[in-house]
Amino acid sequence: MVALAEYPLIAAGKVRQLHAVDDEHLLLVASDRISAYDHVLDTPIPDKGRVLTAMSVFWFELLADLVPNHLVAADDPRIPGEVRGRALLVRRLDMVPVECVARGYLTGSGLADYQRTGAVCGVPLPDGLVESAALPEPIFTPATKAELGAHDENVSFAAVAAQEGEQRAAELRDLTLRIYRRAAEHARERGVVLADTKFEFGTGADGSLVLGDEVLTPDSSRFWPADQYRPGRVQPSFDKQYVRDWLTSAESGWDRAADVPPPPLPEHVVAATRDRYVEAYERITGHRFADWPA
Ligand SMILES: Nc1ncnc(-c2cnn(Cc3cccc(F)c3)c2)c1Cl
Repeated sequence: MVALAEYPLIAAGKVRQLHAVDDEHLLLVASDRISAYDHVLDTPIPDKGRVLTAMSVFWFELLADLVPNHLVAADDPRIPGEVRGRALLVRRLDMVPVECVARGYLTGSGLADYQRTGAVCGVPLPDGLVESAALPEPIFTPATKAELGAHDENVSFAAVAAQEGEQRAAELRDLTLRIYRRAAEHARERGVVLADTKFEFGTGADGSLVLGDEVLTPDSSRFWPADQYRPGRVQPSFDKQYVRDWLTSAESGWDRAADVPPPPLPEHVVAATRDRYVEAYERITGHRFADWPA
């Protein structure tokens, strides 16, 4: 068993890293760090990395009939012990440089674009839609990846077609929407609204699309508790609401507008947040988190 340090770091996100294992394989590592209000918090959430890794594995397997994926193993001698359960051994792909976002509800940057232009990524929407409104049908709202810390930029389908070709752009859109619909239906039956999600695809040796990265986790998607869903307001986040509420409470003493780092989280917020990640996993998968890694 090698140490993680022996696998060169080739990419780093706010809460995850990508290491090279060999010519054909990478190691996707999820940390226990949590991001809120565009800050990575000092206080880790125990098991967050393991829960989100287990969730990706569940979705890859559930969706395998719809789309091939890059997962090689979640438990393998090449995975260092220190990251076992929160790291995936994946096949190295030639990534398509498009953030493939599907939205079933209008919020965040999609709502902002709609309020400004009546459309999202050039897709016209009906008048009168409010915060968190369910869309008449899910839409493909691609984006270009921004540098670490900046927000992705929403782009039109035409821009993706200009960059990737018409046929590949249509394939990205159709696949993104099919996967989103299947996952959103599965989650909704289990009390979770999957408001939107972001996929990254790559191509393997034969050039066909392969689902990469993490999939359908609360970090790549918006998870809302279905029983509290009410259009016309910002929905509570299934996993991050305790953190958001404490950070914006008087108790934290934090001034979000001051652009200073948030204070450490109190233990009760950490524990409640961990419980929310475990609950999301157990509801969606029907598996006990105690049984992970497989
Ligand atoms: N199978 C693959 N083959 C080639 N490249 C990638 C790849 C590159 N970048 N990303 C996004 C990312 C994932 C985690 C940590 C980061 F820092 C960045 C994923 C993958 Cl998943």
